[in-house]
Amino acid sequence: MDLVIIPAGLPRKPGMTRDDLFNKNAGIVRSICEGVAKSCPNAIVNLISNPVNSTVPIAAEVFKRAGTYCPKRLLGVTTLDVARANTFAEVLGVDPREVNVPVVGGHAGVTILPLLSQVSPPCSFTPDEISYLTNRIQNGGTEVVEAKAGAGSATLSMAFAAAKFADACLRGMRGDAGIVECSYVASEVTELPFFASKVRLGRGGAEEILPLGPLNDFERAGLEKAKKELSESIQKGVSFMNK
Ligand SMILES: NC(=O)C1=CN([C@@H]2O[C@H](COP(=O)(O)OP(=O)(O)OC[C@H]3O[C@@H](n4cnc5c(N)ncnc54)[C@H](O)[C@@H]3O)[C@@H](O)[C@H]2O)C=CC1
Ligand SMILES: O=C([O-])CC(=O)C(=O)O
Repeated sequence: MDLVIIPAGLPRKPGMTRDDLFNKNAGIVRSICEGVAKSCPNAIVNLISNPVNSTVPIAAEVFKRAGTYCPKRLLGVTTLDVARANTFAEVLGVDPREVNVPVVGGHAGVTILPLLSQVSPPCSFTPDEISYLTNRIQNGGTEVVEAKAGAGSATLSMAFAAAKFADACLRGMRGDAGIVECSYVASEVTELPFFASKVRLGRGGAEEILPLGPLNDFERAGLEKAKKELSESIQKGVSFMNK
């Protein structure tokens, strides 16, 4: 079984949203996925190129047309959102390696929804901490793009996150048990066709999509906002392929 990692594409410059990369990166992802469908049709694909919320639906359409689509084998990489959430949750006074904040939804702005109520080890944040952390996690990528001032985006931390996620996929593929990571995948967790949530990785890719678990009022409101934007981004990807 092959694992293909796709990080190709333009990064943002200050002032751009991830969606502003669509016009360039949609075509790049389409042609790379056409190559994957021809050369290694059974590969598990980790898709990093932004805007992930739209490029994953594009990849799905390419694979459907090629007759090679298997939803379990297409995984959008959102690991960096979890890495940031775990790091910013340092207010817990715990090593980020010991913290786990599930981050669901998608990979852009309000679609990045950290479930701080489910943090492990368990902790109750104040409303101010929740608001600060949510904002910081949702805008972590933008923070880096602004700091790099035109020299690109979070290339290095993405390399860390991509390696971590690929390693988890490989461990699942060789049959290790209990490998769970957040990822943006074809999903029935909400009414949307794609959604990021905890996924159990196994020999065939995303073997099981885990439910969101209990959300508090703040997270439920965030989920509604996330779904609205995600729905538009998914539709944009599908429409690109139907042009
Ligand atoms: N999913 C995530 O969490 C993250 C996603 N990204 C995204 O990853 C992508 C790459 O970002 P960086 O590595 O920072 O950019 P970069 O500019 O350092 O690297 C991009 C690479 O893509 C290659 N490339 C461009 N067009 C290509 C094509 N048609 N075929 C094959 N390769 C091509 C370039 O040669 C370059 O090596 C961007 O779209 C960025 O927004 C970046 C960080 C986090
Ligand atoms: O923000 C960007 O453009 C790159 C990215 O996806 C991230 O760092 O999360």
